[in-house]
Amino acid sequence: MIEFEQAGFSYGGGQILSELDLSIRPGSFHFLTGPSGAGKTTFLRLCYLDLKPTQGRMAVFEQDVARADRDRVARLRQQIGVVHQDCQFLDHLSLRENVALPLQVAGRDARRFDDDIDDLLSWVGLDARSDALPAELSGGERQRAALARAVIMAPEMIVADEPTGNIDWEMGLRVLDLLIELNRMGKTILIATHDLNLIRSAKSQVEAHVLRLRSGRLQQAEVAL
Ligand SMILES: Nc1ncnc2c1ncn2[C@@H]1O[C@H](COP(=O)(O)OP(=O)(O)OP(=O)(O)O)[C@@H](O)[C@H]1O
Repeated sequence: MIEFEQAGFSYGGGQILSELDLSIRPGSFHFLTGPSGAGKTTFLRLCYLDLKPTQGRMAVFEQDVARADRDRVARLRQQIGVVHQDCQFLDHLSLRENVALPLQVAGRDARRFDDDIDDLLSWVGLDARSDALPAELSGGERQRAALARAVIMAPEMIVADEPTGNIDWEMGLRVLDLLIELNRMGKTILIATHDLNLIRSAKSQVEAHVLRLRSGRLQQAEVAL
């Protein structure tokens, strides 16, 4: 699904990521940990094709990203749902409209997906909040809405940046349960987190791999249960 071969990244100053060699297989579940500033968000941005490696090779869905033009990158990106660290909602749109936004961006008529949106909102437990504005939502509601928006295009892979960072433990487990459910449906999951308890909880339910970023390099980490 995603292959890195000796890939690296620099924003133009110092090297942020180096010598990445990794294969993220379809249907796998990965966590990414590492100290603040280690490059986790940068690594996720590579995975969801917001950035391209500045060294080495990276392939997504067997397409070499260096050779992919803008249209191809846009099509590949539709296969990857993203839950951003700060959710990134449009404040003037309702929850429902925010969830439907990727459909509009892809040029689809969101009204034809009304039933899908209803199903999705009820799956994340937000059917009663669909007309609320983002500012009226709690942290946990925002995270679940962001997850609904990430899966509205039925992506193959979901990338989540600290999806439980600003919510309490119980709500974090609820978000994790949704991600595990998606994985059981065959979706590939990649989650950046500082929360080792979250990783332990996931590892008791699914086969989760843990990657650790240290000084811009990836290590496979063991997390004691
Ligand atoms: N757009 C950018 N331009 C230049 N440097 C950047 C940019 N974004 C991030 N960086 C730098 O890249 C390094 C890695 O940042 P990144 O956000 O990927 O780390 P992180 O591990 O996600 O951190 P955190 O856990 O605090 O979110 C940091 O030194 C940061 O200052």
